[in-house]
Amino acid sequence: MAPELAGKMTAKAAAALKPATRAYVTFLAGDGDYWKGVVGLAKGLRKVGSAYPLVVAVLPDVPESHRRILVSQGCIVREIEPVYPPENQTQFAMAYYVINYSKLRIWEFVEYERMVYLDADIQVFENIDELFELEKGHFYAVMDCFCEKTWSHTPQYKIGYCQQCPDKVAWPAAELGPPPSLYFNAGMFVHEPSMATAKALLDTLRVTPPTPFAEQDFLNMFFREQYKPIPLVYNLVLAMLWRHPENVQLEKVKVVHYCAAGSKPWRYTGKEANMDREDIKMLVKKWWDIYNDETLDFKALPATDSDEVEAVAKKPIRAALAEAGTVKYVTAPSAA
Ligand SMILES: O=c1ccn([C@@H]2O[C@H](COP(=O)(O)OP(=O)(O)O)[C@@H](O)[C@H]2O)c(=O)[nH]1
Ligand SMILES: OC[C@H]1O[C@H](O[C@@H]2[C@@H](O)[C@H](O)[C@@H](O)[C@H](O)[C@@H]2O)[C@H](O)[C@@H](O)[C@H]1O
Ligand SMILES: [Mn+2]
Repeated sequence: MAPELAGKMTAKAAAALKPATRAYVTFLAGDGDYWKGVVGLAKGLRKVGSAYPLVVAVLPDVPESHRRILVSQGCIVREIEPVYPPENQTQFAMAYYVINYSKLRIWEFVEYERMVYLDADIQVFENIDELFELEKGHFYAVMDCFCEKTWSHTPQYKIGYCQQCPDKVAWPAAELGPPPSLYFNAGMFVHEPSMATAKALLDTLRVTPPTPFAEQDFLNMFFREQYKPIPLVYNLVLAMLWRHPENVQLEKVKVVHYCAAGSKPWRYTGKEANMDREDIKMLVKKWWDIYNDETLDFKALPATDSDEVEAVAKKPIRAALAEAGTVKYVTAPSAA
């Protein structure tokens, strides 16, 4: 910080200007309603007193009006170039999953030494800043579940095997070879941005045939050796509530992932399978309580020297937009 400025700014304003080396990051694509998920996430992180900002990696097709809403909620908006998988005939589990490969761009956010990625359909109900202190050199994420119909294309689904209960149906190694490696849900993970890793990811993607769970399958393959499971309190995939209730202590859950069909709070009707459960209704209400809480709206710091605060606060956006170069508009199937 410029020495001549030091005497003028409040400690809080000075703290806000220290170079950000850690941040939460989410991903926003399209001109649909996922921006509401990002606003909810930004307010949830604020409510639990997170020490780090929320960066939003936006595809070029995210409208200016949505970007402004995110900036008004204190988000750092970074435009990214889309990432497309190789030409393929793959039947993705959900048609719109093809856009999720662009998540890989967050490895290029090298102004941060560590980031926690959170899908926009995630809400943080307790502070999880401790994740930034985990030992480096590993890929941390929560194990997924194979029991939902979205997995019906896999051998494990066909025999009723799930890593969440490996003893319930033994894996028939004699017929099918070794059991699947531990597999994580890619809606939440701790990662270390690096241009070398970003290049390795994109170079590998170019020669990797896409699969039904798109970038989630790809990340599981790429980080198979470094993957370290962390407790499901950090990413409750909702299906666990009806597939493996014995593994869930809801009162201890810190992060809820609204990924089950029909569970996106901003679209919730309660009509889809399992959506009339009392625990689902309670979790959807908890999300709306934060989204509607005006006391959680972002309040800009009282700028003692607006030029300086403005210059530093906007720097990542200007730098990113400058390096984003020409803006290419992409069309992608709409989300679920
Ligand atoms: O139209 C879309 C679809 C997806 N996403 C982003 O991609 C993530 C992954 O998609 P989604 O959460 O719907 O997948 P799920 O976890 O439900 O399988 C979302 O959370 C958003 O961050 C988005 O921004 N717009
Ligand atoms: O593009 C693939 C997506 O795959 C994952 O979602 C799936 C997966 O978790 C399945 O196991 C569930 O059955 C399903 O409901 C859920 O939507 C990630 O949450 C998402 O971020 C993204 O990577
Ligand atoms: Mn999700």
